[in-house]
Amino acid sequence: MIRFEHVTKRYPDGTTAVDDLSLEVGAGELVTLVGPSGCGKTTTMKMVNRLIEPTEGRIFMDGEDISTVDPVQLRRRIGYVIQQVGLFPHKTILENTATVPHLLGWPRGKSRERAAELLDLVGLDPSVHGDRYPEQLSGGQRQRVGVARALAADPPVLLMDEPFGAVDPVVREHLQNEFLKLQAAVNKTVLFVTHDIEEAVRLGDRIAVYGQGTIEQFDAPAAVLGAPATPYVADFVGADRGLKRLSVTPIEEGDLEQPPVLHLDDQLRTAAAKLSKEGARWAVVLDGDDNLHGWISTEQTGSSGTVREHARRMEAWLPVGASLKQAFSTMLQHDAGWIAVIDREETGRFLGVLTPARLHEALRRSIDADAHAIPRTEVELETVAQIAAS
Ligand SMILES: Nc1ncnc2c1ncn2[C@@H]1O[C@H](COP(=O)(O)OP(=O)(O)OP(=O)(O)O)[C@@H](O)[C@H]1O
Repeated sequence: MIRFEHVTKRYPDGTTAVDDLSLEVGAGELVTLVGPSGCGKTTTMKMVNRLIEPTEGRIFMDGEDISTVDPVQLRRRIGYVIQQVGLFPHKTILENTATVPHLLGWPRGKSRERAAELLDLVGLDPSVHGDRYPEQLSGGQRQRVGVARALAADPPVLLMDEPFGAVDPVVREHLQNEFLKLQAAVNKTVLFVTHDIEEAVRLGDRIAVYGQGTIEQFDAPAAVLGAPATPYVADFVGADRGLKRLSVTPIEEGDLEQPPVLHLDDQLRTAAAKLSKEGARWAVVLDGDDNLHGWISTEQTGSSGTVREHARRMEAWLPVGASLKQAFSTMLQHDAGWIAVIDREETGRFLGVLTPARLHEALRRSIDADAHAIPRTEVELETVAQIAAS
């Protein structure tokens, strides 16, 4: 979809920002460009929408040499999100989001309808936020408007330059998760610039790790973490690769343990018998549709009545496919010895529980899977204990 062929950018003062870069990004692929400040990430990105022209080499979009396309026409096919969102302060959120459709000459009603749809998609209720002005939103909300605005004309390509750089880490993680969900729905070809390896690893289908104007490694996150191509990359991804690996390894159904399961209408007598038979101290409680309700421990099964009266509501759970890192941090946050996992469709169907031991096994599975693809000597076996200690 986007192809760089031997692209070099030298600025008039002699700085070589990008040096003989060749890179191909597939349709629907999210590629993160990561590297230290000044390594040429932004220059690379701005050459795609022709805000900067290369000195040498060619860039193709959908097979077409972009130097032959009128820049204005080209930019209509490219959404652009930057850190300083650049919302118009005197326009409402809805008007800001409708900017591009408006410029494209869509009728006002259709533009506004599309803008409202997009705001909804990025998690902002248009009936609540649509008539507000940018200064009335939080930093995180403004970033979401930036994403909605970039998507408004449904461009096939999105360029994102440190879009979540200016918000605090918690909001940032939230925006990243939302963006991943959004990308699963809209499936754009995305170039995403960041200097944060963790962000690059979490979001990218592939990561391009920049050295000075060149790419040191271009590969899937697990491969970059598991087998850094050069000492520079190893240094850049850092000593806590295991921790980062947690964020790229999803919880799979096979990782889950099956604890005793009870239903709300079960008698406590039956519950106690089941727990004692299975030698368990607690059971997961499901409702009539087998959806997750909560849990009950042996201490509560001694009295009479039904499970319903004594079960505790579950405070935290995760869908299958969530990262091991989310599982680990949820366990720590709730001081929980295990975490319930439900199906992805959010119907709440209970699938099993992830325990620290199973989390550790899953981490090993991920390391072993990579070990088949890379020389064994390069594989560093890290344990949850080491990660917890780091
Ligand atoms: N207009 C310019 N004229 C001269 N040099 C420039 C110009 N723009 C950028 N540079 C230089 O080119 C190099 C690459 O800059 P670029 O902005 O692409 O880096 P970056 O990786 O995006 O950095 P950051 O993460 O700090 O934004 C830097 O050395 C920078 O100083």
